[in-house]
Amino acid sequence: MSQQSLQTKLVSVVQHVDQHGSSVPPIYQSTTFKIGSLEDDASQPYDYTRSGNPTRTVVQHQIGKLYDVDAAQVLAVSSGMTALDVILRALVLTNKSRVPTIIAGDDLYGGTQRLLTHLESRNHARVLHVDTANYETFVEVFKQQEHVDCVLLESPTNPLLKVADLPRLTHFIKSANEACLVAIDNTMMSGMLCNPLKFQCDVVYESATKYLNGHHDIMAGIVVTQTLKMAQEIYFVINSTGSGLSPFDSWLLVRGLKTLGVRLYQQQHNAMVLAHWLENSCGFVGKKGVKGSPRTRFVGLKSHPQFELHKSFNAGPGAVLSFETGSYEHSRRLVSSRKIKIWAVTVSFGCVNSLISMPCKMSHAAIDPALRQERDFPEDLVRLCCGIENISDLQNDLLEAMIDADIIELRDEGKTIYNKLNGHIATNTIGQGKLPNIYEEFFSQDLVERGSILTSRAKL
Ligand SMILES: Cc1ncc(COP(=O)(O)O)c(C=O)c1O
Ligand SMILES: N[C@@H](CCSC[C@H](N)C(=O)O)C(=O)O
Repeated sequence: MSQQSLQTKLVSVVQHVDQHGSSVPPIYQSTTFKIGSLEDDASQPYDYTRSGNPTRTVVQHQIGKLYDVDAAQVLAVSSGMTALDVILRALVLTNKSRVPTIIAGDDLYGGTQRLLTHLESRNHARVLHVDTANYETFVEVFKQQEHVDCVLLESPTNPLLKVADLPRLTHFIKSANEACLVAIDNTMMSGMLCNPLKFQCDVVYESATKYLNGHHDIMAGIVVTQTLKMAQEIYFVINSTGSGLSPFDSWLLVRGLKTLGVRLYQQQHNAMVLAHWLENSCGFVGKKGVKGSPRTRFVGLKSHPQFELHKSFNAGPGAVLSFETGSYEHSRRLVSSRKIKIWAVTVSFGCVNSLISMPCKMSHAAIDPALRQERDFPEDLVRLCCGIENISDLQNDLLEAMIDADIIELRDEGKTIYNKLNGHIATNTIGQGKLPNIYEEFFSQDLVERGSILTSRAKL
């Protein structure tokens, strides 16, 4: 029999046993579980929800399918940051003889940067930040260290969309030092689009608050380990501190996972069309001679400097893109525009609703402005996190807001767009229902020829 696809596997939840045969696993909203007899105590799977809960077990099973591992290697915790915290506490901050050295990227999510800075300020860790999108630089820095205890990778990065060559980096790290822990934050891709456990990474985590749940009604994190031993060490910290995911949030996450495939499909479709439209029709493409990446940043665009690299180990581009308007004030006006009706001005991504934000004021405000400047983090960066709405509605909403923010002007009865900031003139393609070539090339081949891009992982 042919192997089931991930989409199918996540829709069905067959693992629970219920006395009434309920189709949906019930929520075990119970702190305690009765023991049959004192003699049986040790063999009972549950006694207290901090230690374990049947609904949490169900979600761990579903995530096990997503990452193709045994459920015992999956841990569901209360947030994405908790996931990183328990990984570090269990596997990195344990060495009594020396302060561990951690190498991390230089375009990290603001909260990750904040936690690492905090650990460093208390002398719990020595943290080095490197541009992980530059393999040679990374190797050089790594080799210069007497010891490296952990490498924390993220790809593509949030919000600059820089791509780290995860298979090559993990291969190098493990060949250089088998004992160095390689941890990957896979939130921007989700297990549906990338499975880093297939290329020598020790532990993967995700903020399940994002794509996995997809509805912005819970905070959750998942940790998936390469070995059972690592999972047991992390479980010790979770049980000791009480950071496991609550029964209700576990239940919601199981429900959210059922639609991960279809949500991601529509979200990526929207992101692909929007990125193309922004780059070609609104003129936010990088000017020649301007330092850095193109102004419309999206790993699904061929103009992205690491388009091919990303495609080589991921099954899709995700749904987060960013662009610079050219001035902080115009970006501020855009995000504050009263004309925005569909795009919600909020942090986060991966939700069914489309979101617009200014990272320097919102998600990445925790990073010192001086450090942002040092890292070429554009203060006028606008981040778009595409939801599942109709693409023409999303385009029209953004267009109205860009006109209101004095960024673009519609001419010839709306037929052309004039970019007031750089003089670019383009045909207004909104609502024509024609997908850009890039979409056809990137998606259709995979969708039509391979069955589904979302169910097949990149061949590693
Ligand atoms: C890439 C990335 N990793 C981790 C986190 C932390 O997740 P959470 O908010 O669920 O703690 C976030 C966002 O919050 C994120 O964007
Ligand atoms: N105030 C929060 C900001 C959360 S940002 C959430 C998400 N990762 C994103 O990138 O939008 C904080 O201080 O952490």
